[in-house]
Amino acid sequence: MSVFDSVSPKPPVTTRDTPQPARRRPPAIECRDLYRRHGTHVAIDGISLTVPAGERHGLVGPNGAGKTTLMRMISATLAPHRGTLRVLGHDVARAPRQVKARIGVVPQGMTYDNEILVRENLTTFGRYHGLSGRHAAARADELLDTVGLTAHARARPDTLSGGMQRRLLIARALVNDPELILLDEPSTGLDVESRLLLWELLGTLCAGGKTLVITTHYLEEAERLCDTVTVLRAGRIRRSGCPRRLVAATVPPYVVELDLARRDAPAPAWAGGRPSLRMGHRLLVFTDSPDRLDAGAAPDGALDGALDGGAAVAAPLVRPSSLQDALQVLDREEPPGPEAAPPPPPGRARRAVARPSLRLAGRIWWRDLTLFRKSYKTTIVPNFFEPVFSLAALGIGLGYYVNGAALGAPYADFVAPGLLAVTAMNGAVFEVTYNVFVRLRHARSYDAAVTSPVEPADIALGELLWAMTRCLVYTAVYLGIVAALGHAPAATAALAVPALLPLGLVFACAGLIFTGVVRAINAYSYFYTLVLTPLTLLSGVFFPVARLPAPLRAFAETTPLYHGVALSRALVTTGDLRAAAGHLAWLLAVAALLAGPALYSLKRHLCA
Ligand SMILES: Nc1ncnc2c1ncn2[C@@H]1O[C@H](COP(=O)(O)OP(=O)(O)OP(=O)(O)O)[C@@H](O)[C@H]1O
Repeated sequence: MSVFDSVSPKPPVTTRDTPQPARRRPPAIECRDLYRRHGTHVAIDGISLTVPAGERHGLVGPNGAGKTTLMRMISATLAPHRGTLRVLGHDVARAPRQVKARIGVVPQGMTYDNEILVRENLTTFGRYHGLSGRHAAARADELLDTVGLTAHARARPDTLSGGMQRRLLIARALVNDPELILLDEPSTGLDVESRLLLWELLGTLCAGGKTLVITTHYLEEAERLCDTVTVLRAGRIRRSGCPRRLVAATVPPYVVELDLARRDAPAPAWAGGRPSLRMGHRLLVFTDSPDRLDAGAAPDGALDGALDGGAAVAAPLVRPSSLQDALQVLDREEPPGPEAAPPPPPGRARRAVARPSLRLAGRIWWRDLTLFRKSYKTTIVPNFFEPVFSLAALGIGLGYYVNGAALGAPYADFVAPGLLAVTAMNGAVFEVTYNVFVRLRHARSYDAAVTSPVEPADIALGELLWAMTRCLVYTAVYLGIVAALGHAPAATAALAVPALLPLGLVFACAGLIFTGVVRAINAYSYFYTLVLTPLTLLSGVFFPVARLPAPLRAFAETTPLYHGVALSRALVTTGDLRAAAGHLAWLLAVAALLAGPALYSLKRHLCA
């Protein structure tokens, strides 16, 4: 039964005053003098904060106060420029994976993976956290039930309503049964009923000993949910404390709220001497006891009768003072400081560069496989049939008119291994260009992954592995077709499939580096038109490069595709293993050079 299926008749249980044995644990978050800028803008300016384990901690403040930036630093997805940060006992700069394994993050943006279905979002995330396929599936079903999305398990996330999408993010944050849950404006977009039930769910989680950190613009929510509230403004902490105590220390317990007829209408006589706050047409008059107001507390006219000359347009509202009232009073007493930020300290963001993990890269590979199973027809058709058509038209058709004796082999036998190398290149490169670009910039599929122990280098390695898989499958199938047509005469032909993997890797690395740099998808037309097409035409696929003018020939012989084509021809047509070894060594050396930059190509986007 989902907590979102029915409204509880009672308001959410508040455990603020209940004993919290978890407080004996070390603090969930400890930061000292944290500082972070975006460009020259200082977003977090020397924050020191301790959140005890088991606490419900609220971060509030106006737009741009730095709440999300702070949450991202705590979740180990954004590095501070200065200061120390420990989460659940780990130094975040040194052990980001360990931190991410024990926390759950509900981000402000809708960062679900829109290329896969609702349930797959949860199973995939479970796999990122190291769950087996069976456990991830069971956990996904349990959480879908908890957040009331079982009926939508097979929907695409972007077809869900805004509130349902938010519930999906909440479910995802719980996949690893986290000890600390960071929720960045979790109730935005939820209807009243869902919000109440979210509060109830959070109350249940906290009663189970989990620590919650919540940012919100709804101060009523912060007051109701949180043991402690920290008020941020311009990247600094302005206040911190128990909401009730903050209110009690700042304003009298009751407030009379008046809607004035005019902004400049005078305050009523009975308000004289009492603390008050004017906001446009609204006047708040604070009082220790509404009964002691001169005009009495009767809501239906006594007070507005007492207003000077009918200054109020509606009956006044008498209510207990709230956190919002207290913060507004404090803001008036202490206006914002000057806008100019202090000059940023020198230095780069501090964060250990996590080495890629083959196990986690394998999870990214598995996610790509999940997606491929749905769309393999549209993916396979161009990659398989383009070289086959080229072989039929150029190798067999045009080849009839070409003098094979000058090439040392029938023209189809000459072209077929060249097209095999082009197949290896294209099979690898498409994946890391268009597909990764869309996941990085549009589908934002990786934003979720990096809130799990998966790091950007794991994603890059996973995508390279997937590109290699495609390269292997496409070359194997194409070689099978070529052999069946009798155009692979050498006994060593089958070796071409694994031998061409380094060629695929070279182009996959180059494509990934390019993807890390480009800003618009149109830029790939340069990559394809000005790099891949000339390479295909000039690297010896259709004629020996010896026929090219000397400077062009010298250039062609340095390209990876030239070595790939020569390698393929040596294995598929001539059986010259010695020549093949030389070209293979060349390709391996280039792949080794490009691997490092390729693995860290996505870091700038996913950690900024
Ligand atoms: N990636 C970024 N690049 C440049 N500036 C950024 C980036 N992220 C945040 N900022 C800036 O840093 C400041 C703090 O932003 P942040 O998102 O942390 O505030 P916030 O308190 O979460 O705001 P909101 O309540 O609107 O979500 C803002 O001025 C914002 O424009």
